[in-house]
Amino acid sequence: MTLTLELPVPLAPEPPPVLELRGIKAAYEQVEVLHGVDLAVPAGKVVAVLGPNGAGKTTMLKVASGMHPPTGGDIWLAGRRVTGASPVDLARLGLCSVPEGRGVFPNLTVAENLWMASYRGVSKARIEERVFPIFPRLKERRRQAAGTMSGGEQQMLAMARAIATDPAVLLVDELSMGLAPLVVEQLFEIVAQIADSGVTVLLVEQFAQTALGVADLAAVMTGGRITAVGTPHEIAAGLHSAYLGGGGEPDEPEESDATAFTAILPAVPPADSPAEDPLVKSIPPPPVPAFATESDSVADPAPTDEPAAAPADGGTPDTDGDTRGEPMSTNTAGVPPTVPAGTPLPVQPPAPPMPPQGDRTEALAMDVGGLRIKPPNTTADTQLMWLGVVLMVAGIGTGVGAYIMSHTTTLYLTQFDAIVAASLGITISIAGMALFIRYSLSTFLRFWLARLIAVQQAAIQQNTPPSS
Ligand SMILES: Nc1ncnc2c1ncn2[C@@H]1O[C@H](COP(=O)(O)OP(=O)(O)OP(=O)(O)O)[C@@H](O)[C@H]1O
Repeated sequence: MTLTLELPVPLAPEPPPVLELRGIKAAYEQVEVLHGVDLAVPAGKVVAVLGPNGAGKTTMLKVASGMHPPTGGDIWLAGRRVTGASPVDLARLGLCSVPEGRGVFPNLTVAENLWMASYRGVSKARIEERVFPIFPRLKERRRQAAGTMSGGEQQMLAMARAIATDPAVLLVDELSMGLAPLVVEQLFEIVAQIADSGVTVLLVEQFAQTALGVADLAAVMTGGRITAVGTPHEIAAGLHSAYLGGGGEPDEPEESDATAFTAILPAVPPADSPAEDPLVKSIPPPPVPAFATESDSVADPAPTDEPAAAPADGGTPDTDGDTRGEPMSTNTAGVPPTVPAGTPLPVQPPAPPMPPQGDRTEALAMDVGGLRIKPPNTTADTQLMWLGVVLMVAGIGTGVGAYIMSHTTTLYLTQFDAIVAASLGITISIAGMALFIRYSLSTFLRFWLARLIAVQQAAIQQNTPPSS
């Protein structure tokens, strides 16, 4: 007889935090906007910070990425205290960010934007090798000026540039900004893919639905503080409870930081609902909608028949035992109830329609001293540069050929013919050289100018004096 021992299944230990914010305070001018933010981001996890407009999410990321000086508290990265380190130093330590508003260089091509990351010591070939399998769309468009791409493609480029150098930690600010729900869903799928490759991701979002779908952990930020931390289930349920009153009558909203926003959720079926319930099976879990300010929901009361963005449980398949992408359960913990039941759902603002390609190029044109400067047609630039090389080679070949023939086969080429052929060769090669210099120089200058601007911007941000 065999005796089988039932050993207790050990709980998977939570990985240590790779990024930690401890009591972070920050201010603009004399106004403090972060009042002691504590947040631990465990290695290899996706942490979503949700919150209303003006809660301080972007400022928190700016502080974490070295772009805004904290006035108090400490930042720890992989066990090292990095408070006050510059964005470039943090990037060298493996922390990169995708800033709000994308920050791509509109006049540079996709490839040139990616190569901007090469000054961190990674070769261009390595960057493309890493980025293009994740973003095949960017490979197709590598010679297109970034400013002529769609908003979603520009956001992809910003993300691609951030992961180009194999970061350990990626900070992502408002991925959904100004984008259609379907595009947002695709971008979050890419975030999940990046996370699956081992990168730790801290993302801030105003729109909760898709962010919670890819997150392992979530936090709510209101009024410059982290007010709730938990699994996506718990946070969604907290928000849900805020909307439904948490199983009882909602308390009278207090004049607190938490009342600065209204967290609005439709009913979310609990994760432990009986699976055999045909209704549970037939009704897909509704999406978790966005945060909105009171004024937002008043200003935009229309019920939506917009295409729904990714469902809350539409994240990556849960193969690693984490909570990413699992359906949300109900729970009354979390955010205090502040929203009157029946408040209409907010609608994610529709993405502005993209102008056709020609209009986008026109939109990028600048008036400089009455001169209209359009972004370069990079494909034509490259073709003309190579034409210059071909002409140079052909011209030199003609000249050298004429010289050789005039000295070896006087039968075929008279001295006069040789002089004519050599002159023609020299003229062709000079024209080729001019073309080459003109078009390679413009590409070279555009690229280095943009790089200079990027480095200067980082230096300016770093040198901004603390506001306290
Ligand atoms: N450059 C700045 N100068 C002065 N005040 C600023 C600046 N940037 C942000 N603030 C203020 O700091 C507070 C927090 O702003 P922040 O952008 O961090 O919030 P957020 O949660 O990211 O909001 P949103 O979701 O709208 O981007 C706001 O009150 C904002 O007005």
